[in-house]
Amino acid sequence: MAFIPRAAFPALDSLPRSYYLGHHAAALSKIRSMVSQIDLIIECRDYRIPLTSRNPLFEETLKERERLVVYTKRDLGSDGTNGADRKRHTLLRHFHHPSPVLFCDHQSSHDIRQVLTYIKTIVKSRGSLTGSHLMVAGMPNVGKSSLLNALRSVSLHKGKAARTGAQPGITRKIGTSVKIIEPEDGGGGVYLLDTPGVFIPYVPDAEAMLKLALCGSVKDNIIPPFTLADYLLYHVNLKSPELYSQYHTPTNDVMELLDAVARKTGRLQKGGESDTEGAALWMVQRWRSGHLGRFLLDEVSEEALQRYNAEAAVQAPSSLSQMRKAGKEVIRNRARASRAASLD
Ligand SMILES: Nc1nc2c(ncn2[C@@H]2O[C@H](COP(=O)(O)OP(=O)(O)OP(=O)(O)O)[C@@H](O)[C@H]2O)c(=O)[nH]1
Repeated sequence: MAFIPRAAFPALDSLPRSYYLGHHAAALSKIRSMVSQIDLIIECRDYRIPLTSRNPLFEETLKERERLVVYTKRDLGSDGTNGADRKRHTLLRHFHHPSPVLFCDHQSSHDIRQVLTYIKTIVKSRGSLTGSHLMVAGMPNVGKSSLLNALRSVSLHKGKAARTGAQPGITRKIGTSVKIIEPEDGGGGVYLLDTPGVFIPYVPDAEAMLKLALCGSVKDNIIPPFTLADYLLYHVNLKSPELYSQYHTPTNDVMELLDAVARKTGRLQKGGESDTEGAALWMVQRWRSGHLGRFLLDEVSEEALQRYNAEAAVQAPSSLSQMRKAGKEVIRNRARASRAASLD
């Protein structure tokens, strides 16, 4: 019988919906206090989740400033079908209008040069003699520090200035600006400020939380690995079960697949039992590094973007204040829990 993938993922209402940490709140308030001195904001968004990675807090904080949207990790969302990519890019450019949009793989000097060219055009039109100050902002682990390093490397041939890593929260504090373009034609240089990733205070739906976790915006201990692997399997099956054909025949049963993956990759516990949790984390890592299909988790079509805009217009004002309240409550509860633990 022909294999039929699941058409929808079950609603998991018990999943955590927050990952708003103290350093996120601190970073946001620092960003707010500095934003008026910034000439251009580079907002990074994960290419695999263009809609889900929108943080309403940034919309509110950055709305007065000129913004360039850079979709990072382009290489992980594109299967190389040029026509499909072009169509998607046109839709996303339209979606963000009037903010310009670029799509970027941090290892592609072509992509990085495009960002540099855009920055130079903006800077030139302003003609500042003292230099231009830019800030990079976005969700955790989206690739902000990698972008800063790549801009500096392509433009100035200099080594890493910011620490990067596969888990969220590597950048914890706002440091000092880093030069990315030398002064030219009597103008000042261009300096870029890295900022820590800021998560959404409260994620309204459980599937959005799964997407954010799969893309690495929250630490891997927040969502159970089996749930994350199951959600990944749901997407991979919609794309093509061929992607895991070396481990198993097409299946909707994640435990069956994880057992096979564990055995075939030698992930065994004492007594020969398969380490299915280890296999789940490994599968997720494989997808994150582009080895289990390169595709988006959000649907990007004209209809999907219209639906998204309509929903955002209805929800915006109340949901933002609810989010802020929920975020503060999360931080308060965490502080209470850690005080209680210290008394035990
Ligand atoms: N494949 C691919 N990986 C990328 C790209 N950009 C960043 N990464 C990887 O994504 C991970 C996170 O990158 P960072 O630059 O540390 O992310 P960040 O946004 O600064 O993270 P925070 O410290 O949480 O704010 C690292 O493992 C990078 O190597 C990209 O364009 N393509």
